[in-house]
Amino acid sequence: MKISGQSMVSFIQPSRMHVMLWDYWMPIKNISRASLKVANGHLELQLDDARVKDISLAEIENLLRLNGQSLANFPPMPIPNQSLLRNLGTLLMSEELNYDRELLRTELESLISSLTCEQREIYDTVMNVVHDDKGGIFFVNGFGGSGKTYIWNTLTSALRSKGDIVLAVASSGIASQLIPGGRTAHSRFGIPLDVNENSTCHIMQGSDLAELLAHTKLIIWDEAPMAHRHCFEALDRTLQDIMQMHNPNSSKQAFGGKVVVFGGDFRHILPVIPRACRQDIVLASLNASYLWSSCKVLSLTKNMRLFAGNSTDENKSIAEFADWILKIGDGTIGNIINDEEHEIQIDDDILINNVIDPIQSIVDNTYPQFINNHHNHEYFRDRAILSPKLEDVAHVNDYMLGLLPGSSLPYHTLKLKIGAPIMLLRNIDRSMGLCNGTRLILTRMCDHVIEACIMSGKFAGEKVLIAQATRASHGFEH
Ligand SMILES: Nc1ncnc2c1ncn2[C@@H]1O[C@H](COP(=O)(O)OP(=O)(O)OP(=O)(O)O)[C@@H](O)[C@H]1O
Repeated sequence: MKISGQSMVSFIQPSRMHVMLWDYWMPIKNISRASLKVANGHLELQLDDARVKDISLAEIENLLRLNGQSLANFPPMPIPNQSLLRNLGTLLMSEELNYDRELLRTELESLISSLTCEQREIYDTVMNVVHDDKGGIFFVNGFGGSGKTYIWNTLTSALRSKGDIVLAVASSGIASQLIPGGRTAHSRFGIPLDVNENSTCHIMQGSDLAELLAHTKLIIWDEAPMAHRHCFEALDRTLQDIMQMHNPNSSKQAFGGKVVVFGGDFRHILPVIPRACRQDIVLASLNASYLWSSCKVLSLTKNMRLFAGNSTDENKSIAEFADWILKIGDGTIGNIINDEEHEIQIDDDILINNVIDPIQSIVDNTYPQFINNHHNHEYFRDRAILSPKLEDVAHVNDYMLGLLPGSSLPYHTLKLKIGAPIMLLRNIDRSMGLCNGTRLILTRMCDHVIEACIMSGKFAGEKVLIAQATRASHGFEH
């Protein structure tokens, strides 16, 4: 591994570099301010290669340890100098306490005053249980747009503004981006990837993460129905263990006596199990777990997107569509063919008729005037074609890449062109908004790195570099 001063500077954004140096390295390691120079609008750090290597390794180790990993798990990576490492316990706690409490209090006032009656009831129920400190499990049941995230924001603001710790997680990376301070459940709790009915999380009794969990007042887990019940059960066993030192009844209480609020909608995607039948999927769901009987279900029934400043006509059409979708989800419309199939009539206004080439028709309808609009990021941000099968995704991608200007491409695994919208399928760096589901527009392709612009969310408009494992000698257009 070779890290030079040049590469360090060019890979870290100047603003982040600045924060990292002034807030962290300089006070600890006495890096003299004279070694940081501003030249041509860039920050230049003058350190010899050995020093840069030490600092970089330690920083990588700190990031890995925050995610329950270590360079020691990746031989032959060098092990950093221990004296350069930050105390993980302090890191974990400070990460969860590092909120502007004054700002949160102001936000809380406005959030609380705008809650609907049913949101307020849920908020009060959870807060009372947190104050009683006797533990409890809840499931906030609400379809998309019913205001679950709004409640998460209110709960996190209320507790964090008092200096309490709330761990907010979601089953998917993209959903975790919507909750303040959110992480994926797997990374936060060290849930094994090949989880089974006896699994526990990768958290050692007495470790810094165990200490963080012991001090946690509330755990929020969004999109819970997507995760396998073994994930919740692994966390339950782990918390019962960890909490023994703090709560003598922990082994008799779900999640060791912690307050845990799950949220989601069982009409959405349930756990994905390769080659599973319907029964396997149902049995893998949260409501098939032994934990479900202790779970109090709190329901949200109003579509809050109808109150988001749309015109009366827009609201009417959103309400009709939402109602129709809900009925499909509940299986209450259409003709029942058998246990697994319903025949549903689709209205003409959302059907594409007179189709000769289905791919061309769906692309033309979803992306009208593509040639005139493909430079517009909002045009891509507001549209997507969904398909349940990878084969169809490949056909749509092929067709749409052909519409983008640029030379034609030879057949290979990953086809990309500058200007193409892409979606990440891995959680790369959640703190930069780069997770499974993030959509970007490709802006530049180099041999080992692509540059792309994030399309939506907190980091919309930011350009990022994504490294690739192998050289794209015949795949990328330059
Ligand atoms: N009490 C409220 N007052 C004002 N706006 C609200 C309120 N509750 C929710 N909203 C707004 O309604 C919209 C939908 O709410 P939210 O995102 O919380 O729903 P959700 O159930 O989390 O949806 P999804 O499951 O699709 O993520 C958002 O724009 C949100 O800001």
